[in-house]
Amino acid sequence: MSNIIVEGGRPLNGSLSPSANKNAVLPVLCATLLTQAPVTLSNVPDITDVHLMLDFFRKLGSEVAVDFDTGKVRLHHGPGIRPDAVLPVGMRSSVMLIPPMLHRFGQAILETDAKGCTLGSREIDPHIDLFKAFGATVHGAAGNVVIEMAGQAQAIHHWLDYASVTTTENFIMCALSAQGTSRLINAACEPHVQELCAFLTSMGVKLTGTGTSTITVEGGIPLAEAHHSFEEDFHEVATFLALSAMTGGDMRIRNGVPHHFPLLDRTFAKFGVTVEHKDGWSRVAARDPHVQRPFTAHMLPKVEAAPWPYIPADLLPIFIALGACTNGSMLYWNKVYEGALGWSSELSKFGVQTVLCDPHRLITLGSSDHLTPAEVESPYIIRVAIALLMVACAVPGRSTILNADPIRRAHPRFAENLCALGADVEWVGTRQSDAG
Ligand SMILES: CC(=O)N[C@H]1[C@@H](OP(=O)(O)OP(=O)(O)OC[C@H]2O[C@@H](n3ccc(=O)[nH]c3=O)[C@H](O)[C@@H]2O)O[C@H](CO)[C@@H](O)[C@@H]1O
Ligand SMILES: C=C(OP(=O)(O)O)C(=O)O
Repeated sequence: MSNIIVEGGRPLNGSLSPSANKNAVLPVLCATLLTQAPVTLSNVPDITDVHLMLDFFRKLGSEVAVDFDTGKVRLHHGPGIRPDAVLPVGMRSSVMLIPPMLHRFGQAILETDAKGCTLGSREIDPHIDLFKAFGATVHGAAGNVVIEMAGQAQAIHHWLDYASVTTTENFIMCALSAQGTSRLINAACEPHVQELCAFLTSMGVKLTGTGTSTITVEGGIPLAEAHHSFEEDFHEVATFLALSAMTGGDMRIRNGVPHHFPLLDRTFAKFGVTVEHKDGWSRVAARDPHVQRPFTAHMLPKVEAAPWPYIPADLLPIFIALGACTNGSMLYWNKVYEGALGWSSELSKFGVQTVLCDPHRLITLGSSDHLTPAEVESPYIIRVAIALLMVACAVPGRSTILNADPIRRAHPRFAENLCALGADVEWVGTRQSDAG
């Protein structure tokens, strides 16, 4: 377990280039296994989930060339690869290795429930339904599921119970290997799903509906050699913008995806924070942010997290951290996960007043005046470890975030980046494993 010690209360200033989005990088890495053609990727982040995925490819016998200084990764899953490797544990993305494993070897074994962050039950049922619909046989119980595909999958028309990110990505990958044209309704359309679609399109895939709730994929087209450079991670851009506001700093964050930001900007505005996007950079120069009262006077202002194009559930902790350090009350509503708000008790150690209304709704009674440094413990939730670190950066004095390792799953050099912006942040303790 590694911890982070923060000497908080310093304004964060300067410019920063964020990393790529883990949730775009991982499905793209999985999709490379669908082809025997070489693939080159740029801007690949040095994060533990990527390490686990590349180690898995090495165990299959794939050629893997990595240079994390430049972010270049070259992969070649040639005809000689063999399926003798256990899917990585501790991250949800393992479930997206199933379609390429079925495509290459006709079988995939899921020895875990492919659970990542401890946000709730994180069922695999929609995935199982999908594989069965494509013609796979599935046996075993949760914790040891064997999925087999005899012969070529046939195209399907499928309608998801809910707009699941990884199930949509699995649909796309299964559909590529199937005979005929498949269609998915109630597809997820998060920026990372869009980036996977862009990558596959660059490999010659015929796919329509990117960014919408209906995706159509033509199967059976051989994937061509490809090169993809990952976009900036909207999660990381939003995180640093919030940090700028919370610490009273002036930060400029490189941002090539401002088209993803209109609702995020309006959400920042609810906290009295103005975001500017100009010439490929985003900036917050916050002075004394405070929660804005809604037009309808008897309501609490609120941030609702749900599948895209709503505010993503993964960004809710970032806005909770901002609200914790901003005067005024805010209601947060996580419509996705039933176990993602229990960490609010850690916030109270900083003196943040919160009301956990039910598993899905939390109120922060923000009062930036009375916060004190604290020792807090993060659950195994990447964005919560980040959120606790953000509060620690804003509160003057020495705080400790215990069990901060999950940060390394998604954000490369996060503490180093904070230090470059003027923070006093240091990792301490033993690093348990690269799985975080
Ligand atoms: C590797 C990866 O990409 N992980 C992301 C992916 O996980 P993942 O693909 O596992 O998340 P899903 O979109 O399947 O949703 C997660 C859970 O939320 C619940 N649910 C979701 C949507 C909905 O309309 N109703 C509903 O009940 C379900 O219990 C589901 O199990 O998407 C999540 C939701 O954006 C993010 O938190 C994860 O970071
Ligand atoms: C929840 C996340 O990851 P995972 O789905 O792997 O748990 C995340 O990226 O915030």
